[in-house]
Amino acid sequence: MIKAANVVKFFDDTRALDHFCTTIEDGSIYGLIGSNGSGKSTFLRLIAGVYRPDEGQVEIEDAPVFENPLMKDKVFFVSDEFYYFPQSTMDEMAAFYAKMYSGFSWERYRKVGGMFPIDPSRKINTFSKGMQRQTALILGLSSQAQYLLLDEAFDGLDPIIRTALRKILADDVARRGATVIITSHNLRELEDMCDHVGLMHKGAIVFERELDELKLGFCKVQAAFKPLPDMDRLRGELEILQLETRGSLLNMVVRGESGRVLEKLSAYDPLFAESLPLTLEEVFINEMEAIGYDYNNVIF
Ligand SMILES: Nc1ncnc2c1ncn2[C@@H]1O[C@H](COP(=O)(O)OP(=O)(O)OP(=O)(O)O)[C@@H](O)[C@H]1O
Repeated sequence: MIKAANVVKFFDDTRALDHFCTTIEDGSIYGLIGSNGSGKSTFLRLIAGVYRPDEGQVEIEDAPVFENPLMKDKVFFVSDEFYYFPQSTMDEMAAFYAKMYSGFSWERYRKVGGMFPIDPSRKINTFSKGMQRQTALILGLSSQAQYLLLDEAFDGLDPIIRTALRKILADDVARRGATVIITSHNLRELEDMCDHVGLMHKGAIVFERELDELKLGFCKVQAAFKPLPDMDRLRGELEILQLETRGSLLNMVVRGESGRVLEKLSAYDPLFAESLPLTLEEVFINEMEAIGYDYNNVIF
């Protein structure tokens, strides 16, 4: 388990983390989203033991991470800045990590490496930035570290590679209880990857949920009526968060599970009523409004 309790981190006058708290259970794929400068990378660096918190604690398995050599084997940080030995090739970096990580898998290295158009015997400093990012991801996934920290490592990846990598991560979680944190600016990048999502704003988590629970909390419903129902009565029965009326057609986002909402609507004799899939973004917009945040101000 990764636990951050009241973490404050300053860079000169900039408060990058402001009483940041979270608990990330083992075996989760946790998506951390937030706008530029919200503190995502700083948090990952604190978990990786790169920085010492100014206040508060960051712990893994109840032990502090900073200057704790036991964490070296457990945590792999795929940073958004790349650190490779000068003149090294990906094969040489893999040999280095194979010595550092007891679970390093050459089989995994060949499998993941083979998904990307990267020559493992070419010098990494001749790679494009995107290729260097892919190299870090290949090495991270091959380390089979218990805690894998991925700083924007999935952003902009080809959808086919994404799907394959998603399976690998899900397999690591199921097989050996690995824990993964993935940061992104974009909720859509994380929607299909994670089971938990936290939203950062100004150095703190403002919103954190398990995705299944989040999606079950709302539903989107489309229904047609002739005549339209008494909206005051309908609002009395359903917690309608968004409503759009076009002629006899109602589009609504309602709090609650879709079966129960459709059952209530059937009492109003609709011409038809159906539930529609809700994107994670729609869920976020509504959940955040409920706690007094404007999603667009926080994310953009
Ligand atoms: N090494 C540093 N020196 C000075 N300021 C820093 C340093 N690292 C981060 N900061 C500042 O701390 C704040 C949080 O930065 P951080 O990189 O953690 O945000 P982020 O959410 O990862 O942003 P991005 O999505 O743009 O990568 C920003 O105001 C940033 O300028």
